[in-house]
Formats: sequence, C-alpha cells, structure tokens
Amino acid sequence: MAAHPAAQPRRVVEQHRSGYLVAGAPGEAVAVESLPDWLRRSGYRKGTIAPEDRAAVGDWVLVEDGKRIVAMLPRRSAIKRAAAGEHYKQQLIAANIDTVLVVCGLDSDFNPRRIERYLLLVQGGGTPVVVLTKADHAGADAGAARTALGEVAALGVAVLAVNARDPASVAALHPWLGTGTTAVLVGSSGAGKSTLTNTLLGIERMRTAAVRDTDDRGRHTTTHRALIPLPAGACLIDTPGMRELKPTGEEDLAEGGFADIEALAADCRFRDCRHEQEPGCAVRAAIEAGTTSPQRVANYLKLREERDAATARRADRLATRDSATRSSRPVPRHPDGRPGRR
Ligand SMILES: Nc1nc2c(ncn2[C@@H]2O[C@H](COP(=O)(O)OP(=O)(O)OP(=O)(O)O)[C@@H](O)[C@H]2O)c(=O)[nH]1
Ligand SMILES: [Zn+2]
Repeated sequence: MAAHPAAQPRRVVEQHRSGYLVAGAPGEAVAVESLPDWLRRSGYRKGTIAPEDRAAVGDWVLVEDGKRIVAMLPRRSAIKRAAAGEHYKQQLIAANIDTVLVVCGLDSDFNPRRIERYLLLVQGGGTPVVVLTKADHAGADAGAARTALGEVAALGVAVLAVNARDPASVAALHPWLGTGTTAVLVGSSGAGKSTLTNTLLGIERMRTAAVRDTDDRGRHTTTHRALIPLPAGACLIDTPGMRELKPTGEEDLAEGGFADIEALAADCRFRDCRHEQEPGCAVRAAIEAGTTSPQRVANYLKLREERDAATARRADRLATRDSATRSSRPVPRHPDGRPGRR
C-alpha cells in the first residue's frame, strides 16, 4: 500500500475475461481493468503472474484513479481447483473466505461420501460447516445423517440440519455469518444452495427480484453478482466454478477431514500400507472392530488416488515449464506424491 499511496483498497465482487467489478461498499460495483504485466511497477511479481496469482472474487486489490488495479493484497485463504484441459493448470475460484457451507439434502440425494469429498477439496478455504437441507422432508432423518457423518463430526466439523426455506431454521447458520466474514456455498445440483441464498437474503433479494421483472437488462445483472452482501453482515460468494471442484494435488488428507484415518494408518506395520491385504494393518483392524466405516475408508483411498494423480500431473507440468526456461532440473517426486510427507 505504501508503494501506491493514491490507490484505494477494493474488493473483487465479479470476475470477467476483460476485467473485474470491484466494490468499496456493499452494493457497489465498479468496472476496473487489470494492468497488463508490462505496465506493472517493478517489484510487483513482474512477468511471473501465474493464473492462480491473478485476482479472483473475494480478493482485495488496490485501485488507482478508480479504474485500474495496480496491486493485489495478500489473501488469507483461497479455494482452488485444477482446471480441465490437456495441461495441468490451477484456477483460483474464490479468496479470503471464512466459512464454507457444504450443502447436501436430507432426501434420496444424501451422500456422506460426497460431503467428505467436498470437505477435502475446500480445504484451506475457511471453516467448513455441513448444512443438511430439506430437514422438513417426509422421511428426512437428521439423526441418521449425523450418525453417518459421525467421523466427520468427531473431527470438529459442525453438522446442522435445516429447512432451507424457513428463515427461523436457517438462522442456525448465523454464528458463521457475522459481519465482516465471507462464506461460500458448495454442493451438488438441487442440494438447496439457491434456496438457502434466497432465505439468507430475505427481503432484499425479493426486492431485487421485483426490480428484475420490471426493469431493463442493465439492472438484471446485479442479481448475478458473485459476491453478495447478506443482511446478517457476511458476504456470500456464489460462483459457477464452485460447482465443479477437482483436486489440485495439494490437498492434505489429514487437514481435509481424514485425520482419523491418517492417524490409524500411522500405526500400520508397513509405512506404505495400502490397507488392503497387508498384515498388521491398523485401518482394517478399525473396520473389523466397527470403529471406522469401510465406505469411509474406501472413499479415503479413492480420494487419495485422485489427489496423487493430480500431484503427478502438477509435477509433470512444473518439470516441463522448468526445462523450457532453464536447463532441465529434475522435480523431486515423492513416493507418496506429497512433498514433505512420508
Ligand atoms: N422442503 C424443502 N425444499 C427444499 C429445501 N432446500 C431446497 N429445497 C428445494 O429443492 C429444490 C432444489 O433447490 P435449489 O436451491 O434450487 O438447489 P441448488 O443447490 O441451488 O441447485 P443448483 O442451482 O442446480 O446448483 C428446490 O425445489 C427447492 O425448493 C428445504 O430445506 N426444504
Ligand atoms: Zn494399513
């Protein structure tokens, strides 16, 4: 900030191909451009801006003359994913998030394995809270769902059952949506994310909807803002990228909701135990003792494989990039796929 005394801090509320919309206050949205690399002042990551280093929704940036981003401020947290495509590439979906609401319905769509997957992929993006919607549905069994998520809950992740259409019920989320906090919603299609958003927005959203019906298209776009201030005080980020998360290869299974299984695995006789047929496997012993569910372990192994594949893709990409710029320097690949881990 000292390097740009004339610039103002602004928050990115929407990202486009050509630039950004930023806000200095709730409801504000000003179109700004990002400085091309060659125009940036020295010291600002000159010429080395990786896609994941560009500003994303939720980032704080410095804006000069009210129209140009001249710097990005350090972020507290981020949700990333691997982009689809031939080459490994990371995409930053949202930044500076405090709460991740992992939404899943208490209907036939209820799936603890999918919840575990989301918990792993949003890691590093803030405090996760599992929100089970449709608690009002006939046949919804919040107790059974909580039992199914017992291992997740035991790790300290809050699990709430709500009727997403009922403001009184949704108020249970308020402790995670205080003034100054930022939340994101993840969950499969039909889980109730839009319903939850509408209920959290309450009267304000209804007013917007009314405007949208009678007004020109210019105002219409306000309803698509990716970062929305909520009456409860928090900002809610809802971007399409959030709907399809893919491992970046940097996920840590212990940090991402599998600390219990990783702790068990530490007691296996073989350090590289695959928890299949090996003797002295502590994970299988826990399954046999009934203290760990076999489905959860299977999901852990599946996600670990997916993570490792992404790690390998990432290492290949870095090696290619490296040999393109310098003489080839081998990129160390860990047997486990994770640098710094056994
Ligand atoms: N009764 C009841 N219905 C709900 C609840 N939550 C969501 N629904 C209904 O479930 C359907 C899907 O909800 P949406 O909010 O559209 O789901 P979504 O997660 O936004 O889905 P996508 O936009 O496809 O990602 C809608 O018909 C909602 O009215 C709930 O807690 N109770
Ligand atoms: Zn084992």
